[in-house]
Amino acid sequence: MLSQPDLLLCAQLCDDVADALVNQGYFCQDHALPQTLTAALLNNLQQLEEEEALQPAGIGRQQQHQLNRRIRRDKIHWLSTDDPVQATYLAWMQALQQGLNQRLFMGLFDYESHFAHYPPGAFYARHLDAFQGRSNRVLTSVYYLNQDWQEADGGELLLYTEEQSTALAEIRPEAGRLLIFLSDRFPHEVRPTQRDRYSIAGWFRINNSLNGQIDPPS
Ligand SMILES: O=C(O)CCC(=O)C(=O)O
Ligand SMILES: [Fe+2]
Repeated sequence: MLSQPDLLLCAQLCDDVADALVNQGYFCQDHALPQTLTAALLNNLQQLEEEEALQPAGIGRQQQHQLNRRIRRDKIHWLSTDDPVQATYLAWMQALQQGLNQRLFMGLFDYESHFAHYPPGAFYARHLDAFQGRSNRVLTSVYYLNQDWQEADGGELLLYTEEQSTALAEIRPEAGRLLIFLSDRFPHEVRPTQRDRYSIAGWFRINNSLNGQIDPPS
């Protein structure tokens, strides 16, 4: 049985994420969630893959599954509270959402996330997850599930500041590492991976319909 988010650990995580967001706009930490949960998530994702329940990722919510193999080649599966393992991860992210709203008044309204599998050779070209003022994606999260990732395995996430061509941070997709960043501030890319690469990408959103705009369905 997986336990629900531990209140103390959660409060510490919320403090650390809030501080990092204020100071540098992004947060990256190892062993962010319990190791048993990380292992269960990897298991869950690999099981889904065996059941052929992963789909090629599309680009943009609007252009419904407009596939573009030149831009990204991962396969995804959206998380749901119907599955107990996925529900536990979502409970952590919900606690983080509440914690950040309390600390930073961010008005985060909901969270959507998907498992991602990058098979050898897969990548995701440089992109922004949100455009200023045009998206309700405010914060991006990436949680990595891969044990013992080596430099030769490739598949690093490179994080850039707006106009920069050299990366601000180079992040290996090591199990237990949690990355959170402001979605409209940091272009990023996933370098081609040499090994199966497993992760959960997610987005905390504000409710645009509160600003007099119609919130598009996800
Ligand atoms: O897996 C990663 O490191 C980042 C994935 C990503 O950028 C995305 O799904 O938008
Ligand atoms: Fe992204």
